[in-house]
Amino acid sequence: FARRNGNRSSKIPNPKFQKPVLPVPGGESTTYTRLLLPPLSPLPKSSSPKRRHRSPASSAIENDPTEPESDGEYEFSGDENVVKGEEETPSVKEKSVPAVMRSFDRAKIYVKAGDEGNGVVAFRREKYVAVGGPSGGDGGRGGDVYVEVDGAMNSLLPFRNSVHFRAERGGHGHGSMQSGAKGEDVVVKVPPGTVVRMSGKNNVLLVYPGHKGLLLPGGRGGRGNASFKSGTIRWLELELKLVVDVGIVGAPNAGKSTLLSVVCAAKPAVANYPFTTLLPNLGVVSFDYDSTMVVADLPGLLEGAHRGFGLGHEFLRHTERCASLVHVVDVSSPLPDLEFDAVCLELKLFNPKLAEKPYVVAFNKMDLPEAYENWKSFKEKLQSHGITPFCMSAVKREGTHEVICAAYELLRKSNKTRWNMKVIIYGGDMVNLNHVAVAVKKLRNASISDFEICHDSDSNIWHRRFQRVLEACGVYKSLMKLGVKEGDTVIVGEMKKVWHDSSDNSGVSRMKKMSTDSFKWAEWK
Ligand SMILES: Nc1nc2c(ncn2[C@@H]2O[C@H](COP(=O)(O)OP(=O)(O)OP(=O)(O)O)[C@@H](O)[C@H]2O)c(=O)[nH]1
Ligand SMILES: [Mg+2]
Repeated sequence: FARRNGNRSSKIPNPKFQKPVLPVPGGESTTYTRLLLPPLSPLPKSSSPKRRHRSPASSAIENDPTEPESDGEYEFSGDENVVKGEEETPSVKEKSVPAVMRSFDRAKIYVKAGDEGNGVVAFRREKYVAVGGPSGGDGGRGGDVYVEVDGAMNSLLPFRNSVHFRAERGGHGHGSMQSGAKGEDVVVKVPPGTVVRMSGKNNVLLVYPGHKGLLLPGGRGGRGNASFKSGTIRWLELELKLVVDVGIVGAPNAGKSTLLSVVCAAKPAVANYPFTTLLPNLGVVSFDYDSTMVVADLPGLLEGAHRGFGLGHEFLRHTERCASLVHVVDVSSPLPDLEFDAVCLELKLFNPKLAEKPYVVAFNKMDLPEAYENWKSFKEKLQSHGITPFCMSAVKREGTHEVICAAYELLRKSNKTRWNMKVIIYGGDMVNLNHVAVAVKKLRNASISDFEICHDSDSNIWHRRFQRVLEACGVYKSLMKLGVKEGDTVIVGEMKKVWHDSSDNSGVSRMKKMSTDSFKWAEWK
């Protein structure tokens, strides 16, 4: 209110909007924005005398709603803004991950569809035409905003520097019935596996290179400025969930990056100190032309990682979509079995589903002299729990092939189950119920009993409408007969695009099938 009236200096006591001030003996006061600092962490940014320019990307990331709000930690007593509980030891370690690492897989972007061009009011005036009538052209359409998967990208880091994406506005109309030109579209390129979130809308997961969708349509020309203005600006949250088949996890310095560098062409940094790897490294392991898998080397995990210690927790969620894990254990650590248990526990505490994933245990650095003794006891212990560990020397490239083949075998098994379990018949508005019936029959013939049929929207209205359409066409009953239960989700349409045949499940063919797909937000799920 004060700002709007230009009275910036008015001091209305409103504790909600005041930063807490610590009383300092010297009379001067210092403003702190964060209370829960770890003992030896650097000074908070706001207390630094230097004002640094912050890029919109970094500010967007700092406004991340998922982050704990620091201001909420203060308590006020009376008129003095005294912080209580100052000497209490923090129970949760504050995240101190640099912004560059946070922007690896998270970003917030501003998109604006092009405004419409204005229609023009003009009248035809020519020699011998006394009353030519109106001849004002319409304004041109504003440019649209699209999002498209770019197979060459592998992180959201480019959005650190460029956050604003604005489509061009449409040209204004002209006299003599000339319409304005259409504004140029803007295409936001994202890496495969990006989830796009828009408030009040379904999230969209973009997986396949070439997958393109319309985010915001441009303004329609000639209808006046106010008509379409409200829908043209959005802040979108992007989150990258790496499309990874196998994740390499383990304690810091265990040799994870060395293993990745040996099994594929990736060249991650390898050094003899913990936390050499700060961001996940990806590599593609190819066995033959059509058998490939994407392997990710993740930063090392420490005890307490699920509470924010170390770096690995930042990227653990990327393993949520892995089919299997390779757990690398360092032979030279004093207690390898305890280290192994600690990492397993961290995975479990982060997400119990992670601990249930199939994994391969690789005992690394077998070329070291102390390896044999440790290996014997380690192997016996794991075998007593029903796990058969592998031993290898990543540096000498011994035993690595067996490890990666075992991981591939797990991937193959899980893929088989995955595709048998979930078959999606996908389509747009083009409802062709014969396709559904044929697809369901195909599934039955292929002995795929447990399948999911998805429709384009998860709204109840759409679901009911869809059901009515099915009923009207007599397909509903036949679907029921075929075992499709109430509540199954159904996508109708060009099913041939996403017919996941379990026998042809290579990444390449999946990619080819999906590459021509596109979506509109409202139709996508
Ligand atoms: N002797 C021996 N040294 C190895 C072997 N594998 C890796 N190392 C060494 O172990 C050190 C750590 O290797 P990295 O591959 O960087 O380990 P990391 O698990 O990726 O470590 P962080 O990224 O820091 O978590 C390097 O000095 C490697 O040369 C091995 O099989 N034998
Ligand atoms: Mg590493």
